[in-house]
Amino acid sequence: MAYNEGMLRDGALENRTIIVTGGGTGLGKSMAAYFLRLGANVVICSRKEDILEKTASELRQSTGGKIIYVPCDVRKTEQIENVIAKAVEAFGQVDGLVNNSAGNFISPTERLSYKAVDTVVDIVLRGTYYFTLALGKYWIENHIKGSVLNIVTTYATTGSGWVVPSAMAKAGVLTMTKSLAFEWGRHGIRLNAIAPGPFPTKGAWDRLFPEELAAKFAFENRIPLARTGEHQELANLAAYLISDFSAYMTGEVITLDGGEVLAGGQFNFLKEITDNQWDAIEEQIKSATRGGKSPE
Ligand SMILES: CCC/C=C/C(=O)SCCNC(=O)CCNC(=O)[C@H](O)C(C)(C)COP(=O)([O-])OP(=O)([O-])OC[C@H]1O[C@@H](n2cnc3c(N)ncnc32)[C@H](O)[C@@H]1OP(=O)([O-])[O-]
Ligand SMILES: NC(=O)C1=CN([C@@H]2O[C@H](COP(=O)(O)OP(=O)(O)OC[C@H]3O[C@@H](n4cnc5c(N)ncnc54)[C@H](OP(=O)(O)O)[C@@H]3O)[C@@H](O)[C@H]2O)C=CC1
Repeated sequence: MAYNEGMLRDGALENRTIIVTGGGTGLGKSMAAYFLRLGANVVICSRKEDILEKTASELRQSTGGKIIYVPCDVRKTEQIENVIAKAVEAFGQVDGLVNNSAGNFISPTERLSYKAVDTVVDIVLRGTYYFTLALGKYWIENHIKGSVLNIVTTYATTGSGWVVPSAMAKAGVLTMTKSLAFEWGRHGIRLNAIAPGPFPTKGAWDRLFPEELAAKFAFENRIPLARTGEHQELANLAAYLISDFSAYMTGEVITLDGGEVLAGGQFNFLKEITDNQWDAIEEQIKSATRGGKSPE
């Protein structure tokens, strides 16, 4: 199946060093794996050292690529600076950043404590602008044309109830992407984003689609293309956006969601109409409009 295959040519990311936050699990791990297969040096970071260590050794073995891990809470600037220093020490310089770390869970907003809101917003928004700012300063000072990829969500644009802290924070990340793309364009620094639809990961499924609700979500009914995403599909797009193949693209957000976000279309309720009902409806419309008369 083509959507399980790598898209870029071998060696497409050779001599590039890319930091992937939250690269120990889920989509971050899948992107890290593909970047390694394309020849990049990869640095993964997040809070849990045991998970990072396990992922790094698994990916080193499965891809033969060069990967290091550095524990880091993206809410702590000194830990971010340490990741960058370790990456430079290991690989000479840093060329790309994927802001992929996130915190999220579903909840009625009125049930959230102030701290619960802060926790999600701080990981997603503060973590992303801290990391981007630290690398931006380093890139500008060292005349490196860096590339940033921010993993947002479709509801960063539409908004969504029950994940309000995440929606607010991802919307901020999206605005930062566009704003800095313009401001740092003159330094050759690019920023783009991906808005994924549902891609099965343990992190997202445990917190957003718990068993009790899972049956109600029925992705095949909600998503026009009737399936969830394959990790390789997202990794393909991520590799393109972080690479020089997308050198003329900046400030862009690409939705990769099987059409899920289009559900708000005004006439999409017509999905429920059967062929027989359409026969009757067509007849009614034709008889009401026959002769091309305008409505009175
Ligand atoms: C497919 C769609 C799009 C997907 C998008 C994604 O992002 S998927 C990515 C998904 N992946 C991830 O999210 C991965 C990382 N996520 C995590 O590590 C945790 O889920 C975290 C975000 C809670 C942060 O953990 P932490 O150890 O830093 O924090 P902590 O445990 O100390 O809690 C802080 C505060 O939050 C409160 N609180 C917590 N849960 C609930 C709840 N269910 N209900 C209500 N409140 C809750 C808790 O009570 C506390 O407040 P209090 O009582 O002190 O006032
Ligand atoms: N899966 C999906 O369907 C969708 C996912 N997304 C986005 O994709 C990205 C990856 O999510 P996914 O792979 O599903 O979920 P995961 O839970 O697997 O990934 C989240 C990662 O963030 C890391 N993280 C959490 N808090 C911090 C912190 N304070 N500092 C550093 N790292 C942290 C976690 O590692 P650790 O706990 O070790 O810190 C973890 O590796 C997220 O940005 C998410 O919003 C968007 C839309 C849909």
